[in-house]
Amino acid sequence: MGDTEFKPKINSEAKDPMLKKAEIDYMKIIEQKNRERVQKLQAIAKKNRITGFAIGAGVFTVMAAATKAVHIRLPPLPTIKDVIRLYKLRALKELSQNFLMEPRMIDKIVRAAGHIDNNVVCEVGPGPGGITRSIIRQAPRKVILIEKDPRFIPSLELIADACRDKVDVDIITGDILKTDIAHFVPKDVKVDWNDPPPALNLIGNLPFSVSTILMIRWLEKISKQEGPWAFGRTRMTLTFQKEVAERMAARILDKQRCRLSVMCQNWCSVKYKFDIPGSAFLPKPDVDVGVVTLTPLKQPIIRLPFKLVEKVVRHIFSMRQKYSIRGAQTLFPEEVRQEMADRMYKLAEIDPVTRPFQIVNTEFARLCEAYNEIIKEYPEFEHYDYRAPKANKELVEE
Ligand SMILES: C[S@@+](CC[C@H](N)C(=O)[O-])C[C@H]1O[C@@H](n2cnc3c(N)ncnc32)[C@H](O)[C@@H]1O
Repeated sequence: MGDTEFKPKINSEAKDPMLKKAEIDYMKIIEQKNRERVQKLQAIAKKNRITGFAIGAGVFTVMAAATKAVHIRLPPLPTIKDVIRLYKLRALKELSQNFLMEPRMIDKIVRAAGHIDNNVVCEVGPGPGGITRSIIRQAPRKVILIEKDPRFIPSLELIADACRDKVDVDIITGDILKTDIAHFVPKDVKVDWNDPPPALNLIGNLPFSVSTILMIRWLEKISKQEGPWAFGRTRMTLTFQKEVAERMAARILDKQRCRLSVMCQNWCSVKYKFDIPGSAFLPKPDVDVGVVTLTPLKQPIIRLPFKLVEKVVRHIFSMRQKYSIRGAQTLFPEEVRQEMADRMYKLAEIDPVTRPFQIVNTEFARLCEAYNEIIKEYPEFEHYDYRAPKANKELVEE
């Protein structure tokens, strides 16, 4: 599609003089961008001719390799700032809307996902589409956008229109917590679990209000190889509140080490990539943001069902500063508490005075195995919960 055919959806009936000015500004931007593009192409063509003549055929291989990096050039689009103004997209606090405004940061998030050309990319909460544009420039095979707020649909359609014929874009208006991503993924993406990750990526500047609960749900799906993980070890590149991101990646003895660290690292290789200052967003959130990548492990460290692992780890961390056996005791009814916890630690060969944040995941594995042995012998303990079952809720609030 040529640039001249490109017609953005601007509300021409709007009476707001700011909009009129925005439209004029937008046309000026397009003109300027077209001029720059032509100049750039002319310069490249000239340079190629000179290089070709001067250095000869040997350079051809290098040039061919350099051009291998696939990129899609989108026709000039209004800036995200203009989109927000044109469509009057006031950020809604209840949907944790903070729009990432810095193109450099946006590209950095997408780069953190690695090579996504020819991949299927599912973006969670695309909002006005800043990250979406950057993803599309990397020439993915297909983009699946899941956005709860329907006000963003026109701005996302604008992008889908701009890359029509090049990238297949599915725009889904819905809640990520209720959307079956797998439904939109082409079946041929599937690889075996032990193969390198499939050509499927999950990317999202997640809404703070759902990021941790979503992560926990996804970990459970990973443990069962369901949803996007029915296609293999699908990678994730996600943003979290900096503090949450640090917890996810915290190693033993780190002051942020908590249940979330043990759970995330049990099923995934977690990498804290970089921080994004709050000032890069509009409106500016109260906290900074951390970008994390997660790649599911071929084998979890604790090879037991998600629910059992979650329960044992939650109890052990319930008294973070105390001896870890104190938390483990609460797994059992009061009358047998001490005896059973002692047995569990003995079976696991863990020193009862170890603090929760000093326990590595392989030791948690032994503790979970020991607990599993005990509940096989005493099935009545399995459903014992000394407090109301607040499992996932507590993990989120940690
Ligand atoms: C922090 S904003 C990020 C917007 C955009 N990706 C960016 O980086 O500028 C979070 C986005 O997620 C959307 N969102 C909030 N809750 C959601 C949910 N449950 N399911 C899908 N999207 C949601 C919001 O409407 C918003 O567009």
